[in-house]
Amino acid sequence: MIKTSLLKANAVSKLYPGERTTGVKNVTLDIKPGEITAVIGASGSGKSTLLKLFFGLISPDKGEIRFKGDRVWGPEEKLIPGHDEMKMVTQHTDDLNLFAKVWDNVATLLPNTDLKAKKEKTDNVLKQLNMTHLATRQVVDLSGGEKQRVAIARAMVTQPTVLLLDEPFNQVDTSFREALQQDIRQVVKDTGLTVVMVSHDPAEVLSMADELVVIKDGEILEKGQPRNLYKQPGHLYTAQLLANCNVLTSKQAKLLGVTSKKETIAIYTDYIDITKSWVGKAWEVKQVMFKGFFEELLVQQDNITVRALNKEQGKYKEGDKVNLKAWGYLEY
Ligand SMILES: Nc1ncnc2c1ncn2[C@@H]1O[C@H](COP(=O)(O)OP(=O)(O)OP(=O)(O)O)[C@@H](O)[C@H]1O
Repeated sequence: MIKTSLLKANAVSKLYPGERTTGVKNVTLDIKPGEITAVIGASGSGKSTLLKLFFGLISPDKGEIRFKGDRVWGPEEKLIPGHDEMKMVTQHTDDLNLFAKVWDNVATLLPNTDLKAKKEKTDNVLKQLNMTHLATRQVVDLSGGEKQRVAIARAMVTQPTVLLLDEPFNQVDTSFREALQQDIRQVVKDTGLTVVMVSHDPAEVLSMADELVVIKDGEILEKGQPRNLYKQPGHLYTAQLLANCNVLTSKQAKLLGVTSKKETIAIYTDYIDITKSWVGKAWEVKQVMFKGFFEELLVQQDNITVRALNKEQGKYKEGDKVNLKAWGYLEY
């Protein structure tokens, strides 16, 4: 039996007119059900366009989007654009009723035919997203991050098959963001919900995604499991998106003990050992940046500046002479 995929882009292109051709080019992507697929790319790389294509908010110029084997209709073909079995949450939370309570904003998405089920489902989604304490608050009094959480609850209460998230956590502060990400991962695990999210935050996609898709100038550059893509990115663009890395010429990288025939070497800041003793020419610590549980050192030799992660806080100060050695690197 041929298995139909849940959500698929088949050679989809959507180009916007302009001096530079932008949009999405020839994208083929099969979204795995019950998983979180994260699309990461630089600003303007086409992430939101891809999500809108999946949802049917815009139509492809070429190719097609299929949901459970059926072609997803574009806005020209539907009275209300979008797909009934999918829900999309964007950075904007404009469709909330500011003067209604959080509970009512969520419950209103459900029909009045079964009031008991309506109450249960609303209470349940607020609980799943740890927002029960906000239930009786008026939306107008909520912070931007709390409003984003209400928007996610509204999307989830109708129990869509696919949840499309367009940078939905960017207004949520760090501690809540991590909690919300965990809650969504838990819902995916418990319910089999399929999530496609776009983001340019590496920490977010690395921790949340089962499958990571890297998009550059509207085209898919590579994809894979976050751990694999982080450790072995096939392209420098991916390494730079996913990690704080030093990009050096192979001649410069020699100063860190790297011998390579390739032109460009990327070294993650945590792939560098720093020692106080040196042989030959030393590196000089130019800046020590406190980052919480670690420090980032800006270290210089001649005109080359390298960033290196230091977990032994307070060990180095500006002006110190040190030796650097890369124990791992990527060649391009
Ligand atoms: N309606 C439109 N008309 C013309 N150009 C558009 C339109 N929508 C998007 N673009 C352009 O297409 C490119 C891709 O936009 P898109 O919003 O998909 O990128 P993105 O990766 O989501 O960016 P960001 O991370 O900044 O939100 C950009 O250069 C953008 O300016």
